[in-house]
Amino acid sequence: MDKIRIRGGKPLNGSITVGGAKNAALPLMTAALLTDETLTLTNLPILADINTLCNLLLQHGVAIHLAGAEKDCAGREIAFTARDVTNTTAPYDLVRKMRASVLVLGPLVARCGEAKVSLPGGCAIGARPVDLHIRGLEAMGADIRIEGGYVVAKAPPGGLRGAEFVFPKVSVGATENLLMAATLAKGTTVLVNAAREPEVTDLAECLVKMGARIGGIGTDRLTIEGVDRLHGARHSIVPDRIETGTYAMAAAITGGQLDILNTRLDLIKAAVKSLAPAGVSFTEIDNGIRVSRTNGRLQGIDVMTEPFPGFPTDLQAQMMAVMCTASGAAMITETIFENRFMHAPELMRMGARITVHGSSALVRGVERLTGAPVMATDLRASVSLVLAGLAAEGETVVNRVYHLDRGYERLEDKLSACGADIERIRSEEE
Ligand SMILES: CC(=O)N[C@H]1[C@@H](OP(=O)(O)OP(=O)(O)OC[C@H]2O[C@@H](n3ccc(=O)[nH]c3=O)[C@H](O)[C@@H]2O)O[C@H](CO)[C@@H](O)[C@@H]1O
Ligand SMILES: C=C(OP(=O)(O)O)C(=O)O
Repeated sequence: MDKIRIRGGKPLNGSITVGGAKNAALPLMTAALLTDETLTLTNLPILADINTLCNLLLQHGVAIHLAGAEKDCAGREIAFTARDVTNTTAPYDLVRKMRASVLVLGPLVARCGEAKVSLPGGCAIGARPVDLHIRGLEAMGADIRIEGGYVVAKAPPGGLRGAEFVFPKVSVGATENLLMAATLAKGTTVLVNAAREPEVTDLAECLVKMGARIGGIGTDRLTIEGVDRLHGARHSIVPDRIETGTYAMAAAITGGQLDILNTRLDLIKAAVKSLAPAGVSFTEIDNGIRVSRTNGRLQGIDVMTEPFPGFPTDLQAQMMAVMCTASGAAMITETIFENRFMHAPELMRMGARITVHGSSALVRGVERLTGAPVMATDLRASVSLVLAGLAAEGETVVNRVYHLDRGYERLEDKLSACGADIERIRSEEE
C-alpha cells in the first residue's frame, strides 16, 4: 500500500488546477444507462472511483470510449454508449468497492424494468442505508425485495409511474437515483425536500440536455415529467468544490497564497463564510479563486455540517485540521454522518488538542503540530492528515493513501508544484 511522506512547515505558493467533481461524475456516468445513444462527459477527473464505475458499466454492456486528455484541462473526455444493456446485475465485488455504484439502480429499473444491485453495506463514516432509494422507487410502483444481500427491483407492467415522494431527510444519492428513474417514468414525479447540492444540479442539467423535462432545478422541489426516451448529449462536469475547498484550506493552514483554477467561488460559499472570519482571504480571479492567509494566525471558529447550501460534511475533516493550529477554540459539529471523526485521534497523534463529545468535536488550537506516522481511514480523513502534515514541524507519513486516490487526482504533484515537500512512497504490497 502506498504512503505519502511530507516534511511540513512550508507555506504554499503557486497555482493548482481543480478537476471535475467526482461526486457529479459518478451519477452522470450512470445516466448513460438511460439512453441507447452516446453520452459524452468532459472534464472527467482521473480517479480510482471513476475506474471502478467504468468497470461496473462495462459489465452492464456499456461501451466506453476514451477520447484522451483535454487540452488545457486537468480532465479527460469519455464517451459512454449503452446501446443494449446486456446485464442488469451490479455484483457485490464491484459495489463494495464504491457505494456510489448503487446509482445504477434507478437508471436500470427505469430503462430495463428490472435491476439486481448489491447492497453497498456500511463504511467507515457511517451505516449509510439505502432505504430512501428503495422507498422512492416503491412509490413509483417498483416491487422491491432484499435477497441474498441484493436489492432486487422490478418495475410494474408498463414501467415506473410518476409519484410524489417526500424525503424525510435530505439524501444526495437518493435524489439522484429517483431523478434519473423519473425521467423515463409515465407521468409526473415530484421530489420534495430533494438535495440541492451542485452535483445534483449538474446531473439535472445534463438530463435536460438528454431530453428530460425537469422543473425546479437547484431547488428542493424537483418536478419531472417522464418522457418515452432520452437521447445522447455532451456535458462538461462541474468543478470539484470539495477539491477546491481542500486546496483553499491548504493555503490557509500553511499561511501561503494559492490560485485555484478551473473552479468557481460560488461553489464554496459556505466554506468562505466560515474561513473568512477566521482570517482567510478569497478573491475571484480569471477562471478561479485566489486564497491567502498572510496576516498571522487564524482564529478558531465554529462549524456545523449541513446539506447544501450549508457547510459540506466532505470538508469537515479538512476544517478540523485547519482549526488545530488556530488561536482559540473551535467547535465542529457533524450532522450528516454518525461516525465522521476518525481523523481526530490521528490529528491528536500530531499534537492536536481535540475532545470529541458525540457529534461535536472541541478543537483547542495549538501553536504548531508535529509530524508523526498516521493512518488514513477514509477519503477526506486522509486529506485532512495531509493538510496537517503540510503545516506540521518535521516528517509525517500518511499510511493507506488508497482512500485518497478515490477522490484526489495527482495530489502530491499539485502540492509539490506549489512548494510542498511531499512524495509518494510506492509499494507493491496490498
Ligand atoms: C458519491 C457522492 O456523491 N457521495 C456524497 C453523497 O453521499 P450519499 O449520497 O451516500 O449521501 P446521502 O446524502 O445519501 O446521505 C446523507 C445522510 O442520509 C442518510 N441516508 C441516505 C440515504 C438513505 O437511503 N437513507 C439514509 O438514511 C445517510 O446515512 C446520511 O446520514 O452525499 C454525502 C453528503 O453530502 C457526501 O458526503 C458524499 O461525498
Ligand atoms: C464520502 C465520500 O464519497 P462516497 O460517498 O463515494 O463514499 C466523499 O467524497 O467524501
